[in-house]
Amino acid sequence: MTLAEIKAFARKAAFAARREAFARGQGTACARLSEALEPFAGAPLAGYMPIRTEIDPRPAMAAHFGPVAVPVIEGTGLPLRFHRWTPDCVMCDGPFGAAIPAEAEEVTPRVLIVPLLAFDRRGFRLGYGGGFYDRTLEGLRAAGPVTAIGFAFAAQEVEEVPTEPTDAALDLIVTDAETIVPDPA
Ligand SMILES: Nc1nc2c(c(=O)[nH]1)N(C=O)[C@@H](CNc1ccc(C(=O)N[C@@H](CCC(=O)O)C(=O)O)cc1)CN2
Ligand SMILES: Nc1ncnc2c1ncn2[C@@H]1O[C@H](COP(=O)(O)OP(=O)(O)OP(=O)(O)O)[C@@H](O)[C@H]1O
Repeated sequence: MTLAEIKAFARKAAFAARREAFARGQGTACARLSEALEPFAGAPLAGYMPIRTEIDPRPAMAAHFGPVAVPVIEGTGLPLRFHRWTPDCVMCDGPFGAAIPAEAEEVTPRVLIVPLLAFDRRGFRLGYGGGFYDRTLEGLRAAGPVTAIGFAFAAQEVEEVPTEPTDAALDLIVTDAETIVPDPA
């Protein structure tokens, strides 16, 4: 199997695990996320509008003190941009089914809540396969410190996510069960 095939296979299993966890509900995950975001009060935050069976970070986004933004796809092979979001802002349809703010006010995030399909304790994640967050984190980290917080159901943990050199690692993972400080070793 090629790495692309291994990742595709892992995505299928991860979708199934996430679907089951989603049906059970997300418990106190968002309170734990808000706690993890406390040190970043005042800093620009990137969240996301949940699609499919992604865990919902919006309560923590709404509670954040400071500007909050959501990802906007510019094109295949390009990093994500982030546009200012508020709980009551007007949204419109973006590419790939995630809603984006109707008004485009660019924000450069210092901390990001990162959606994922699967994660491991090293801090690696599997996304939908666009490489969007990998490219985005690479670009942001080249410009200064950023903190990437993976947000997921505990059931999305795997022993080892299949990785390649361009995969950007997470700095913290928050689940409905615990907050994990990744151990890259
Ligand atoms: N909530 C949320 N918003 C997000 C992301 C995300 O992962 N979650 N993204 C993070 O990147 C970007 C959207 N990326 C996406 C990339 C692919 C697919 C998708 O459905 N892909 C199809 C295959 C498409 C194809 O290959 O033609 C699929 O998986 O079936 C969805 C979102 C920006 N916004
Ligand atoms: N920084 C980068 N520069 C060039 N190519 C990249 C970069 N990051 C990822 N890629 C390429 O993008 C493709 C998709 O990457 P990958 O399978 O890791 O996506 P993903 O992390 O699952 O998706 P996403 O980050 O959008 O949620 C791969 O072919 C990968 O090599």
